[in-house]
Amino acid sequence: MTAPSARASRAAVQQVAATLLPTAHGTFALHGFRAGDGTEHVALVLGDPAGTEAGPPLVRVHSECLTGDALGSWRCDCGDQLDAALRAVAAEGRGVVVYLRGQEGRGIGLLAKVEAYALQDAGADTVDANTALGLPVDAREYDAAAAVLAVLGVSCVRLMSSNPAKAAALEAAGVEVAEVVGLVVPDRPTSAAYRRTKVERLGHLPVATAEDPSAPDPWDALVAAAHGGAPLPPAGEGPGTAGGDLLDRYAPLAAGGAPLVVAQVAQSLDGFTAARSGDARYVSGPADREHLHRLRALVDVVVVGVRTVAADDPLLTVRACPGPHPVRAVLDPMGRAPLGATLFGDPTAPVLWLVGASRATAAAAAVADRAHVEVVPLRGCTSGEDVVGAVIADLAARGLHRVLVEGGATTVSRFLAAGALDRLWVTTAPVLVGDGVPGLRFEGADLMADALRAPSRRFVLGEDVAVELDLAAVRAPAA
Ligand SMILES: Nc1nc2c(ncn2[C@@H]2O[C@H](COP(=O)(O)OP(=O)(O)OP(=O)(O)O)[C@@H](O)[C@H]2O)c(=O)[nH]1
Ligand SMILES: [Zn+2]
Repeated sequence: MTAPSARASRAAVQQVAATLLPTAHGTFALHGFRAGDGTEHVALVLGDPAGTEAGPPLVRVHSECLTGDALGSWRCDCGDQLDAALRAVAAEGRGVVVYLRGQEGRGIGLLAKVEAYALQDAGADTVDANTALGLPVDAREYDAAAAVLAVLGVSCVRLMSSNPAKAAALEAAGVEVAEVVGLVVPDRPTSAAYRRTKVERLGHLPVATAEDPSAPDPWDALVAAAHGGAPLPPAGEGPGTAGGDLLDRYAPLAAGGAPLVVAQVAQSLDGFTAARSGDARYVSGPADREHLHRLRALVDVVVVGVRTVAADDPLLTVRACPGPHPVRAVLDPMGRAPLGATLFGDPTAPVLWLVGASRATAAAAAVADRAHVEVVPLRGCTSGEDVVGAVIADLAARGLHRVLVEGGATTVSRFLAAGALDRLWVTTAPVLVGDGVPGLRFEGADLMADALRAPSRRFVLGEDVAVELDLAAVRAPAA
């Protein structure tokens, strides 16, 4: 035990300078202090923590941890606690984070902590590792923190900590702890054993954990995987959570890499995509619309038949979810597309007008003044199913390897019959049309035993049900 007088002179602090510190959590006032033993400390201050009207301010007394605070180590939860404390102060607009230097490794120093880590690698816990090095389990003193708070005019605090010994030491040094506030940190497996030891052997209160706020958003991760080949996060959240459901639904599309040809159709229970007049607004509901926009965001290019452009005048951009717009390709072998259609006048994303080679010159002249529209003469034969191979090859030649065939049902059926689809999404809406524009149609089989079956997945989208068929799984291998 050190004599109180020596302790007091070590801890006496002198304010050296003050400035502003813009951070990710806002702009704090930064106060620099030098303690009697020469150690330099800082305090980040927001608002007026000395004022008493708003009650005791939030205060964090944080022990320096170079590995956790500066290097982003997840062996301990120091960095996460510092982050959470700054966030909490910023949220209240008032409070103090006292950052105590010279407290590395609970006071044993940085390199001793590294040695202790090495012992922990071999199986010791954080307490036994310090002891095995002949060092104290916890050598920290908090008198300097109390002195810093006194200079800042703060005498009563709501302390953000899980360490009752820290609260007691501050009280002994003259700081009234009105309340101990637990911080919430991400539940990182790499620090779980350390956090448990703090509770079991150091008398800490358990620290509440939450989902990692810095973890990538599952949808952003899916888009990044689809377009850049970035790895997908583990499906740790699981189905039933918003992020887990998205990962479950779209990971096979996002992570499969290119080439990928997918199609999507929405039809009534009795198999129509529109009423007799051609009116198709709307067959399926808003959840299916969002699903369709997600499919668009995960591909390079959306393909529609010219009749869909004429009948539905679709924009084919991504609006119901965040994500990049695909290139929009209009399949029009005869070169008959209505140039007044919205997408021909909307430069949000490029439009490829896929026309038969003999129509290409006239088509190019017709859109010469539209910078976002490019005419693509289809190679080879463009009748019936033959056009499918030409479309895929022409898109691939432009680097567009991930393809969504979005409609109409005739175009989708053509890609299906040609064996070009890797995955087919069919949404069935609980509506009976009776007679109208038919949904999927292709030359079928005489016997049910010969009907096209494939591994399927089923998703409820509001009132509708989407079924995904994994056609690649049943496709005859290329000769
Ligand atoms: N010796 C040693 N020190 C560690 C270890 N992991 C983290 N530390 C140090 O522990 C100090 C932080 O102490 P913690 O016990 O995590 O938390 P606390 O400050 O006591 O309590 P809270 O206010 O709840 O954060 C920092 O100085 C770290 O450098 C370790 O395994 N061994
Ligand atoms: Zn740490």
